[in-house]
Amino acid sequence: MDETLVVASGIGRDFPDGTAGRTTVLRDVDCAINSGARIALVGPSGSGKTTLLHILGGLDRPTNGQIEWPGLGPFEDLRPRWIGFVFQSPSLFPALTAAQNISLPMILAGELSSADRTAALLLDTFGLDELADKLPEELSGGQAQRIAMARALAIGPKLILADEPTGQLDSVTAQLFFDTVLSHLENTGIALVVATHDEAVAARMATRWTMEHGRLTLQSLQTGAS
Ligand SMILES: Nc1ncnc2c1ncn2[C@@H]1O[C@H](COP(=O)(O)OP(=O)(O)OP(=O)(O)O)[C@@H](O)[C@H]1O
Repeated sequence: MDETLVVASGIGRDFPDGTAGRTTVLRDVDCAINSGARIALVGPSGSGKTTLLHILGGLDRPTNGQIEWPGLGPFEDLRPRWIGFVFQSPSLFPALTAAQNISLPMILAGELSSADRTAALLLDTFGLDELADKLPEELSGGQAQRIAMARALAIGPKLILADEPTGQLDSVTAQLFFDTVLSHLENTGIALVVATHDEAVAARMATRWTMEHGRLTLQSLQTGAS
């Protein structure tokens, strides 16, 4: 049965606007993420997608409204144990190799014995074995994005929040990579929310969330979608 992982009610977020006022970025957003959900978060640049992902992942707090993680336990355990986050900008640790970057969340969680094996398996799954010993500075932007996705998957989280994870890949590589991610997640119950400008990626998801000027509309595209 589906488990509710995250519930957001009436979420608002505003920021200082550099003068005396504030800019409203999210307005009265209601949403929930269930286990196994496949959600595309789409909308124009600057509409608030990254801001929402950060709040859903506990990286930022809303100015108004409530957010809870009923299926993910205490706030302190959210990341990296239960939520894997793939950031829009490169976020690999520069002094660690690609394989070590993937292993790191598992090592932090005390899962030392399986960390190296899991990293090797994920590199193999994504056809990135030859990058194992490379440092982030030796990777292309698209290679770094795929390593960052492997890192988010490594620990077996319940939810992955990915911010434009294929933004630096050509469209063919993006499709192949995304298909591999989806088949890796099949039957795991892991929920996936992807903010994307890539319509082909968005079309593979069961649910579409559209953000416009900080307001979110939800649309189920397949029967039984979360
Ligand atoms: N910390 C901040 N301080 C001030 N303004 C911010 C802050 N973070 C985001 N914003 C503003 O919030 C708005 C929404 O930004 P956000 O990054 O969430 O959009 P987005 O939909 O993810 O855009 P893109 O598709 O280009 O990544 C933008 O106008 C941005 O300048």
